[in-house]
Amino acid sequence: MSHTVRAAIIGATGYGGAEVIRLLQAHPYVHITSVISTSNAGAPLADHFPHLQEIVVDRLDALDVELIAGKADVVFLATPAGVSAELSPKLLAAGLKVIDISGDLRLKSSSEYEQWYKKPAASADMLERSVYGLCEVFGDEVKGQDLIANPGCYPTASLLGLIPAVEAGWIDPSTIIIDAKSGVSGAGRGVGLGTHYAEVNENFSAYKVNKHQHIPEIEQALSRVAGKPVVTTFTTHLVPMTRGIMSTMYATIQGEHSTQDFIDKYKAYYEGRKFVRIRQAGKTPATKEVTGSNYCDIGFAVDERTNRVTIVSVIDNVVKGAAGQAIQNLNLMYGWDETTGLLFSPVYP
Ligand SMILES: NC(=O)C1=CN([C@@H]2O[C@H](COP(=O)(O)OP(=O)(O)OC[C@H]3O[C@@H](n4cnc5c(N)ncnc54)[C@H](OP(=O)(O)O)[C@@H]3O)[C@@H](O)[C@H]2O)C=CC1
Ligand SMILES: CC(=O)N[C@@H](CCC(=O)OP(=O)(O)O)C(=O)O
Repeated sequence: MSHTVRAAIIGATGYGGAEVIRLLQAHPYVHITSVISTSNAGAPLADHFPHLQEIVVDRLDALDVELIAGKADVVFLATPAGVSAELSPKLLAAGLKVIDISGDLRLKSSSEYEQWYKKPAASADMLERSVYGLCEVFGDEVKGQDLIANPGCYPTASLLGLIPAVEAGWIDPSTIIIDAKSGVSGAGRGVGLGTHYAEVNENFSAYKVNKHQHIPEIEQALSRVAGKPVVTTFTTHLVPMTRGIMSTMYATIQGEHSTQDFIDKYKAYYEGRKFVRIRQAGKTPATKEVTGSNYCDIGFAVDERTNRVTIVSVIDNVVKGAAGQAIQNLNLMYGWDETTGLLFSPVYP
């Protein structure tokens, strides 16, 4: 089944938006009809991103809901937190489908959103209506929906690495520690002291310790699959590289399970899901092995001495952690094969 879907991208001058555009150019069923900027309408997109020279529309449109509704069927929101909460109801009312790459619609509890994001939450109706699009786990819920909350970058890497073991009861969820690292593009294109070259280069730092907005998102999904409330320790670090996330995760094993048992369990859980690749025993993945791709690669090492498992999960934050998974969700929404337009190898070295 195929037909052409018309797509608009809001936040087209940012990293997430630009990546949606780059990837959609190779999608057989999607036609980009509008690229939108609130600050640079009328300018060519190539002024911002010279690598995007040949897309069908090259001038940035203003953000006008009626104009978008006249041109598009689906809208990707690659906008800062707070924008989707206000804009999504208007886009939906105009008959558009929405895939929100920001964190506005991921948390079902508005008080949790306000606590962690320090902004007013979306309406209860929007939070109830949105579907959390972690494709390999909750993807069955996406088909036919019109409002998708695309998962965060760190939660994508962490949850894909943890959920099969939590769901099977193979690890004690109360013992999980997630040690995560991200490249600098995760912070977006805006300039700031935290992402200044001289601050980041040859440096390695933890940030938002115990305060990161992805903590409740990870806990919400883990609680759902565990069937009981789960809290977790999650620490983020900034690495002097452009793309990539690595979540290194530790947990106490329940029962007796070897490294090979974990490998077999995860291979079975993700059978038929092409974007999760499980490493063989003795190997853990590196970020460069997924750069530029929609893959999430996962490796395991059981430590019999401590009875803990170490799980290493890597993604490209801009692709599987944002634009790629957003397009995977688009594919699921429309009932297409989830790999449509996304089945390309990572860039290496
Ligand atoms: N970078 C990453 O790896 C990931 C990012 N995300 C999330 O995706 C979203 C986009 O991130 P990213 O692309 O990195 O951020 P950027 O800062 O690179 O881009 C955000 C874009 O949003 C647009 N924008 C700003 N204010 C508004 C507004 N009020 N209304 C509409 N558009 C606005 C800006 O464009 P203009 O001023 O031209 O309108 C800007 O280009 C964020 O919510 C982020 O947290 C999620 C997963 C991974
Ligand atoms: C390196 C870096 O700064 N990364 C960002 C990722 C933000 C993000 O993706 O935000 P939402 O998922 O909440 O939209 C951070 O840690 O906040």
